[in-house]
Amino acid sequence: MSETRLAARKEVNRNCQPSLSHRQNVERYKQFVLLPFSKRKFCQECQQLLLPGEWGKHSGHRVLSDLSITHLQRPSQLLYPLENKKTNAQYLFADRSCQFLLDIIIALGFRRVLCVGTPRLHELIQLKASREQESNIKSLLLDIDFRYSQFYTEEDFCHYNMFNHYFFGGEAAHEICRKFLQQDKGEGVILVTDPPFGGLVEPLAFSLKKLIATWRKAQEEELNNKELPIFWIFPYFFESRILEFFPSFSMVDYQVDYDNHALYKHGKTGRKQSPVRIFTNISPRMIVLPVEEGYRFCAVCQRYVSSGNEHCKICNSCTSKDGRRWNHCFLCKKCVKPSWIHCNTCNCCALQGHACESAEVGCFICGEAGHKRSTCPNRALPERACQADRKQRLKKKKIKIGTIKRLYGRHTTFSRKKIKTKKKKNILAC
Ligand SMILES: C[S@@+](CC[C@H](N)C(=O)[O-])C[C@H]1O[C@@H](n2cnc3c(N)ncnc32)[C@H](O)[C@@H]1O
Ligand SMILES: [Zn+2]
Ligand SMILES: [Zn+2]
Ligand SMILES: [Zn+2]
Ligand SMILES: [Zn+2]
Ligand SMILES: [Zn+2]
Repeated sequence: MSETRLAARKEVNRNCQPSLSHRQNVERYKQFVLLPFSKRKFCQECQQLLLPGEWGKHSGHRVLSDLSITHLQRPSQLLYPLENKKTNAQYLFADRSCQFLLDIIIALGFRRVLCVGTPRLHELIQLKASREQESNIKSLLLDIDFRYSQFYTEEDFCHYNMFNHYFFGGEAAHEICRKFLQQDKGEGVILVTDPPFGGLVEPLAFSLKKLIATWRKAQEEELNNKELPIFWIFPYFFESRILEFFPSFSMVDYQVDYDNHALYKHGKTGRKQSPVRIFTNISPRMIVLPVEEGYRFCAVCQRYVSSGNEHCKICNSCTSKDGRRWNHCFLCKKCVKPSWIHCNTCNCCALQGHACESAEVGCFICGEAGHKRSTCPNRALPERACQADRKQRLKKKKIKIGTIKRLYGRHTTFSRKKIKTKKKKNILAC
């Protein structure tokens, strides 16, 4: 890269830095909690706690007043979820799912939880610790959303990028995480992560492996074959990909629900559709799922499964991934989704009405048979149109997110890659 480009990039990065450091935010918080209720204000537009001297600058903004201690202890309810659209990465656990996670963590005897991209779980643990004297559970949040630095000290929150294992707070922040993982020779700690679903599995696995390596350093030699217990919350269709990187993991049938997601939400139609599951290296029989929600224990599989997940005698396993009852196909020699039928042309089971593999499919661009999109003679035209359209969309988006970026840094927003339409159709529609 040329000197000029490097300098320009540095300048852009400088302009995108958060206006206040974590330390400054912590100092502000200390002043803020000393204020009487009537003077505790939060600017919803700037997503910032306001000290009295700053009220003037935010006049005309939507400001929340009389902030109680409960507001401050539940920042995930105070802050709005970033980019709450299709590209939104910030989906917050519904209370029941969050409480379920915490209950299971406590039941399994963990005392420390490293929350990687799980602010709501972190918040619930902190709340429990502050309310119950006998509670001995601690948590540390690693998240890219710097707004949380207004509510948590450096001991409780590290500004972190889970796609490249980067601590924005440098060596000091890294050290806090190291200490947290290595305390008590690494005993009693669990890592819980709920990354943006559009994120690639490989970089996430890379970061998890770095965190595992940090934890492992605290282990005495004879414990070296032990694994850091992990809950990785992710859609079920990533199972094979996750298992590629973590062969000791298995998928738990529990359906994780979210507050701010139309489909992954508890409700008449939403509940059943959540494709989000827990992947873990903890023995599945230890993870007791709520019977009152229909989960039951399969003695053969030695794990809790959803009510619709019937044990297939031929596969000798509870085969359903999505909670519905799957059917065994004798030709494919495996269980398949109820909406699939065996297709003699494709020689496998597929969605009813699918386009058979061997059928003549025209080019996606011009529709003519005999060639594909990649070799289409008309390719250049629509691609340019696409690029222009993309630039337009990016421009619009930049204007919209500009304010938040200026306040909290360029990494505050993140995109959530669209789940491939094909996959989406299979999972959500069939
Ligand atoms: C799907 S949400 C999970 C939130 C979780 N369900 C909760 O309620 O606590 C993804 C979380 O990861 C965070 N995140 C997104 N991109 C990240 C990145 N590159 N590094 C670290 N955290 C990230 C978001 O800020 C958000 O808190
Ligand atoms: Zn404001
Ligand atoms: Zn079974
Ligand atoms: Zn079967
Ligand atoms: Zn079949
Ligand atoms: Zn077919």
